[in-house]
Amino acid sequence: MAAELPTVRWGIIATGLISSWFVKDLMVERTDKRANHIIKAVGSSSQQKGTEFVQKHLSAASPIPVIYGSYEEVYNDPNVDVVYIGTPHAFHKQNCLDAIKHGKHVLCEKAFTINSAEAREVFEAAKEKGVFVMEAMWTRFFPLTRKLLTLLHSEKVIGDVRRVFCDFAMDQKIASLGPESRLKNPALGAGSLLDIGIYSLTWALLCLDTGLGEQAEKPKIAAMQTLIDEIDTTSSALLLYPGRQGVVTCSTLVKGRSPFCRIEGSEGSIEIEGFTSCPQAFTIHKGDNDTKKYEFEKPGMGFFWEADAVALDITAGKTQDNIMPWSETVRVLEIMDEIRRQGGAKFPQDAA
Ligand SMILES: NC(=O)C1=CN([C@@H]2O[C@H](COP(=O)(O)OP(=O)(O)OC[C@H]3O[C@@H](n4cnc5c(N)ncnc54)[C@H](OP(=O)(O)O)[C@@H]3O)[C@@H](O)[C@H]2O)C=CC1
Ligand SMILES: O=C1OC[C@@H](O)[C@H](O)[C@H]1O
Repeated sequence: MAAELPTVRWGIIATGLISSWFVKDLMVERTDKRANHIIKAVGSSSQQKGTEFVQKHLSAASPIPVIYGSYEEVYNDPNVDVVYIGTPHAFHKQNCLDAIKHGKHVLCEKAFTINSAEAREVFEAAKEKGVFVMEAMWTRFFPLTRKLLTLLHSEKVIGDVRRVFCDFAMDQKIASLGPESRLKNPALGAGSLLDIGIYSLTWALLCLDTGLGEQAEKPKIAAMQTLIDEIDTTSSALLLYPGRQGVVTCSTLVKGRSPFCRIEGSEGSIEIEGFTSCPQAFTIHKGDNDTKKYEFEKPGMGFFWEADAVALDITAGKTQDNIMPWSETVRVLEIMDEIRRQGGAKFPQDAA
């Protein structure tokens, strides 16, 4: 452990897929690390699941985390600084509120909440309690993403951005899933838009607009969704800004392709490759003989970059992060609320 780096102590809520990816990444050895991460506690709906999770994913952790058969015990643990929430979308609001009530800082998975009203409630509670809260939109923290945005907006490498096309498609075999699946059950927040469309939307917003949150321009939106058994399996939205447009798509019915995003400007274009949530490279095209590819290596999946940001913010006494501030989470959710209003996907949590 690097002594001069800030150290944060994590409590992990839930033992599903994303929690396993997140904890494994926190343990990855890497040269660019900016903080030390200690996983102090794991909370699960059952002690046995928690034990299996730690045996499978954290057997090399030092110290071995304490395992709790409830989330409440993690919120109560004085050795935990920050709670990571990896539950289905429908529980994020309550998990966040519970952690905040106990004075814990929070990193909560995307989509942060079901809708923008829920997010505002969480941020209000965080403001009152003075704790740090951030939506875990890990993609925004990739060095690739930061480099691309600098080239695009500060260096204007393709001139003025005119159009952005971004897609996230993966065949989630929805028809074969049971109602207990978070990808199938509307009561758990299922649907293409909140699960994967949020990434396509994020790329479009970042590439079409330099502002975040309240500083961002509000585009006009035209949207459609395909619903199967009440959940959206395909969502498409047009974002209209003065002089520029975004085309944002996602589907849980088909396998997508890389490059997943194309940005067109007055002096060239850029294609981004990899997975929409987890980009690997981008290429700038300025003419037939003028292309430049930027490739980015990483030792794990890339969750450590958002975790480092959380650690540095908490150490600095901040309650919000500059890359993913509260108003940006609310902006993205407001746009998704509008896409669902036009497209038809509803959740029990939405006002009538
Ligand atoms: N950033 C990324 O790349 C990814 C992000 N995600 C996000 O992570 C979150 C969780 O997704 P994922 O890990 O795939 O989900 P999983 O279904 O794999 O795991 C969810 C976990 O939440 C807990 N849970 C509590 N109540 C319920 C309930 N009623 N039904 C199901 N699970 C419950 C369970 O843990 P326990 O029993 O231990 O309490 C369960 O294992 C979502 O917000 C999703 O969007 C998901 C995948 C990738
Ligand atoms: O965030 C995500 O990205 C990758 C997908 O596998 C997953 O369903 C989604 O939650």
